[in-house]
Amino acid sequence: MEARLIAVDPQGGHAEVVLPKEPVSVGGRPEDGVFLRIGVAASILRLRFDPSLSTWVVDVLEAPVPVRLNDEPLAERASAPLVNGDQLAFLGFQVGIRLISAEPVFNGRAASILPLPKSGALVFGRGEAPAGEAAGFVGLDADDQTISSKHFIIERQQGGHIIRDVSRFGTTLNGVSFSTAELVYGDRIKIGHYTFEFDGKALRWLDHPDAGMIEAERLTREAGGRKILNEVTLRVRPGEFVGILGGSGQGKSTLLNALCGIVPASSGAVRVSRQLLEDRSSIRDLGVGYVPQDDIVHRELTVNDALLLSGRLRLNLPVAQIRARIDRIIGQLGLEEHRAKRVYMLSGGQRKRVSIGIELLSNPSVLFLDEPSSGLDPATEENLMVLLQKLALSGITVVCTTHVLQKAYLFDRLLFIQDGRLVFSGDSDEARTHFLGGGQAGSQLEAPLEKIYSILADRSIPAEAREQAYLASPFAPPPAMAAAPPAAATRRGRGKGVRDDRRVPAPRALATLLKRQWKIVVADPLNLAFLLAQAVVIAILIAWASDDIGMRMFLMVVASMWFGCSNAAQQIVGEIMIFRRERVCGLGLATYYGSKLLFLGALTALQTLLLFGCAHLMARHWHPEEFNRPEFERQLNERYTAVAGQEEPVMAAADDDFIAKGDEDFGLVEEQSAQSSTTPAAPAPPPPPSPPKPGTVERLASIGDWFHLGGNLTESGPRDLLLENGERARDPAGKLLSFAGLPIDRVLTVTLLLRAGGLLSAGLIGVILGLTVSTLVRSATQAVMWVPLLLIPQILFGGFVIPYPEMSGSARAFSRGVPSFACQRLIDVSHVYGRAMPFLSNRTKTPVFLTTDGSKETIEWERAGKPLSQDYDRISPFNRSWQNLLVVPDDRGRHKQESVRVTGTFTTIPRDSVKSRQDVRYLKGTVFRNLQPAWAALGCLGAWVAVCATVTLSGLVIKQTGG
Ligand SMILES: Nc1ncnc2c1ncn2[C@@H]1O[C@H](COP(=O)(O)OP(=O)(O)OP(=O)(O)O)[C@@H](O)[C@H]1O
Repeated sequence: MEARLIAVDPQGGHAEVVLPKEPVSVGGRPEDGVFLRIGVAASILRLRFDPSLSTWVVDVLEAPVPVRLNDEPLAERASAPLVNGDQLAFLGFQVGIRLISAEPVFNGRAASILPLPKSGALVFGRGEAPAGEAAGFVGLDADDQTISSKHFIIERQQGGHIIRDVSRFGTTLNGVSFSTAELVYGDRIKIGHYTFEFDGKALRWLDHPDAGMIEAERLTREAGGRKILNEVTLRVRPGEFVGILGGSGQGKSTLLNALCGIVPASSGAVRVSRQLLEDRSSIRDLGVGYVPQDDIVHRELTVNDALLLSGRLRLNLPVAQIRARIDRIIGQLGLEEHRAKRVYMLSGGQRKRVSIGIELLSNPSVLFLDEPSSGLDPATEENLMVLLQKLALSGITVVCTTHVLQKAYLFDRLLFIQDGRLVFSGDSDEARTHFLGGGQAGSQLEAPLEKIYSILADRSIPAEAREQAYLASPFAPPPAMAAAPPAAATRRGRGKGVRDDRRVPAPRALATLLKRQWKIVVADPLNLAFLLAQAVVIAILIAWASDDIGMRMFLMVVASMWFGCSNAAQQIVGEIMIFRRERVCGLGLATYYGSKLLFLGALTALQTLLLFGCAHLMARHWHPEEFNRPEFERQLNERYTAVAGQEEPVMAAADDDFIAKGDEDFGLVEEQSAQSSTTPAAPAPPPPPSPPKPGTVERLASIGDWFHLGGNLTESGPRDLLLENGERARDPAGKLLSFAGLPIDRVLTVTLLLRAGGLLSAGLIGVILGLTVSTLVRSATQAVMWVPLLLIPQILFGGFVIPYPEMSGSARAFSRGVPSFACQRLIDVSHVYGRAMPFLSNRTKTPVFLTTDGSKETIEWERAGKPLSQDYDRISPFNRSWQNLLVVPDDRGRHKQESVRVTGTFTTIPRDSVKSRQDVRYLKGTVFRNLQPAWAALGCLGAWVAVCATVTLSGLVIKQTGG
């Protein structure tokens, strides 16, 4: 073992010497072994090694000056054994003692992380291993007589690790002697001058004594154009219970947040356990726990689940070990009888204990709490304060802000803050003496501390003057304190720090977050039932209100988007404090966002499927005329047997149907140029269609009938192309033109995929938009207000209520970027993919399906013996889909309004005509098979996903620091 003395003078200069085992005097005489320029020619102390105690002992000599050991006065001629980290102070000098034990030796090598055996036993003892036992032996400092040659044994048993004390002098586990115990994550074993911590897999040697020490140097924070924290320098010893006090708005929370690194100071430095708190990642690495004023726990979870799920997010340990740690914490916090209760059923004090328990999971060396007692009754507040005091006694440094001074006697140290300045640091008696006057000895000890608030409230004395008064008082820290060097503390750059191997892998964090979401949702079955019931109710209303499948699908797109958006809008803003805390504990941004997307996406998809299924079911009930399975089956059979053309036709191959003049969309031809255009060489005719397998027609009929795909499956077969005058179209060489047909399986797959894609992507994009809103807003109420603002444009610009060609030019350009427009395009393509085009002209802005004489078709039918009729515009469910996909005025020339006399009437109606180029006609019989609009829609949705994800992740980065 080696001892080092680190002396720091009042100007901050320091020197380090290795202490010999022989007695050595420390003082201001040149013949002193350690000579300090203290300005007094006297020896102050003597340091000597005591082999029976295996440590150095300090003897105070007949010194003319007071000496303090760890801030406590040491009487003249008193002696005290020293432990690692002790601090002696006199005349403004600080003398630190570092006892450096030899590094443990394992398998012949020095090692400070000692992996525990997967089987068998590991023995810890002094010196070298007994002969033949080297493999399972950890050798500790041979000079340390307090360690037995075999001190304790750790064995693997039933998935855990059992520790047995076999020493002469005893071992302590978390400060308590024991004979046999099961090791739980975070347990601390003290043996001689060594302290080991169990991290679930190995014992780590805590090789420095300052775990839990907090040092702040000139912390300053500027906000709102002023200093809300002004050059605060302070030091908190390990295991102290510290209260930050001061009036409202004086800067208590600002100081606390700066000390724990949650909202770092603008300038200055904070060291925890002698290591610099550099950035947010070091908060976790240095073992800093933080309990904000708001609860950092989901109220719907049970206490046990809240702790278990947080444990799985923070600790990369087997579940059994996490459970053991939770049992320990629940006992420590007195929550045994509440562990099965949901958090919302608990009182304020119990809830605060749960929040503290969550922080204790990761075994912090320092715990910061912002106003832990706010809103609690006096009795609960006292219980909580006593609990925090106990935590401090167990070795955790506890720092909290508080207003109340009644319980100030519980604190080891009070820090008074005024106008962002530290105006006092010391215990409650010292505070009384400093503020209430030391002249009235004895009486001030009884004076209520609350009086200090009235003194501080006297604004005639500025905070700066109070700060100066404190620095000039005997309670002021030695000037050199802040400059105390880290020296041996970071000798091996290890301690509480460097916990990267404990980072929870992303897949496990994701699974835990999903499980937590699920538990929160099922915690309130009524809420879940409501979410599903709203899908059913809206489906019924949609099916009831509209006999138009096109309209029903569009309403479903909007409803689905609304489900997603409303499910997500309050998600992040509602748990931002929990996110912030978990982020500091190592939760990845992408993992968090991914869990929200996956869970809410799945929930919204379930609602959408329910909506779709119910709406279809109810449509069969209310609109039976839309479904005619026998007729559909007959047409399917016909499709399988039909072969177009009597003469030898030019058959467009299924993959490359008739394309003219490079217009690849849909086999468009210009009426006047069709005769003259040059057609590419005709491809070879495909083989005649093979008969369907038994049962295929029935199966297709069921699916097609259910999903409203009759027209798509039947019309996609081979067919002749016709001109408007009813004649069959021919190519320039005079050959008859036909369409070869699309494979029925492809039509079925494409239409089903597009329909599902349109609806599900509407839900997903709703979730994505909702999450973005949730990240950007400041409250859940604001989030709710954003939802209609996002959804109403989806209705207006979706291209259905107002079809695309009917929009103004700028609205049309805008709509192309609207997500519902993209989803509706997928649905549009699914409606018409594989369908044979009727005569269709782009001459009118609203296209009409023309009969051969150019007028709109009128369709007549009978129901219950009653003749009914409708014009084609009214009953064609896909009229808007055709319009949206085929009639794009900008692409086909400029349209100009003109009045046209309608034959047989005296009225004139305004119509659009194409002036800049000739009319475009689609040959009847051309089958729509163009997937380009669907790809464009997917591209648009992809862009939305990318933009929203970027905005959300950036928002989360800002929110994680409280922005
Ligand atoms: N981000 C900020 N921008 C501007 N001013 C701020 C900001 N944060 C805090 N302040 C101001 O700094 C001062 C100290 O705030 P702080 O919250 O630390 O006080 P406090 O002592 O904790 O008060 P309370 O006990 O009421 O919570 C207040 O005047 C507050 O208005």
